[in-house]
Amino acid sequence: MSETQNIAVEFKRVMKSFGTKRVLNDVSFHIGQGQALCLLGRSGTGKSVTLKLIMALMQPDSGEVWVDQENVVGLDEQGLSHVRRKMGYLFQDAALFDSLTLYENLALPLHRLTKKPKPEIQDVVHRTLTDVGLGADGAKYPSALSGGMKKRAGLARALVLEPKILLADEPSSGLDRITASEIDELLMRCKTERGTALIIVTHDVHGARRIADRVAVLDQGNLVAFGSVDEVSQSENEVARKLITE
Ligand SMILES: Nc1ncnc2c1ncn2[C@@H]1O[C@H](COP(=O)(O)OP(=O)(O)OP(=O)(O)O)[C@@H](O)[C@H]1O
Repeated sequence: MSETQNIAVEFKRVMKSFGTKRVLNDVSFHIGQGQALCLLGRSGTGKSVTLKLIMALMQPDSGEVWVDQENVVGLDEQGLSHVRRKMGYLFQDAALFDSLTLYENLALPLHRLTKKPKPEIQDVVHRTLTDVGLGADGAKYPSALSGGMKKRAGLARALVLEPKILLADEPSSGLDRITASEIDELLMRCKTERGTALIIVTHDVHGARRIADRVAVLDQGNLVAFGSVDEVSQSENEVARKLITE
């Protein structure tokens, strides 16, 4: 397989502004299937916008955004829903329905978006909950879960449709170091056991150093460093170097 066939997400010369404020300036990078990319940068440097462009929740002003061999820029609704099915999204707040149990929260997208029969859905939900350590908690409502359990539940929700690409916005924010490490472990298992590509926005440098195959550092709209943790640690760019070695 050529390198191109293995690319999970690629930005080609992406520009994005809001009014007169340029948020992404000629940004290009790519990440392969089964690899983890951590997006680092100070607040307001375009990390969440990058995730939204990958999900095609917004469009760039120019440039291309490739997801699993498809340029999502300018796709029609049918094309977009096809390409979005390849992606799971771990929201900061887990995005669970409070009125549904954990089990029901996970079963819902399977009922809506697949033709799987009920017994298979039960199996998939149970397996996914077990994978994140919540196998015994399916009957609980989100309000009964701790912060760490909610994050794991959000991860299970993002994984239940078996996405090729998982996007995560600050998966360990608000968690203590030990619980944050547990989430990091789960993310790494997604990558190694499921071959999922991970794109993670994070301020947690400690976690990024463990998980990332590639690190991208955004600063004032520019991609100022891209490479392995070691490469970025030796970057000529001071902001990037400081961020990764802090
Ligand atoms: N829909 C929008 N309309 C106008 N401006 C926006 C919009 N979305 C983002 N921005 C602006 O784009 C810039 C980058 O925002 P983004 O949310 O990507 O930052 P971030 O790097 O994720 O920051 P943080 O680490 O604080 O979450 C900010 O100045 C923000 O105000």
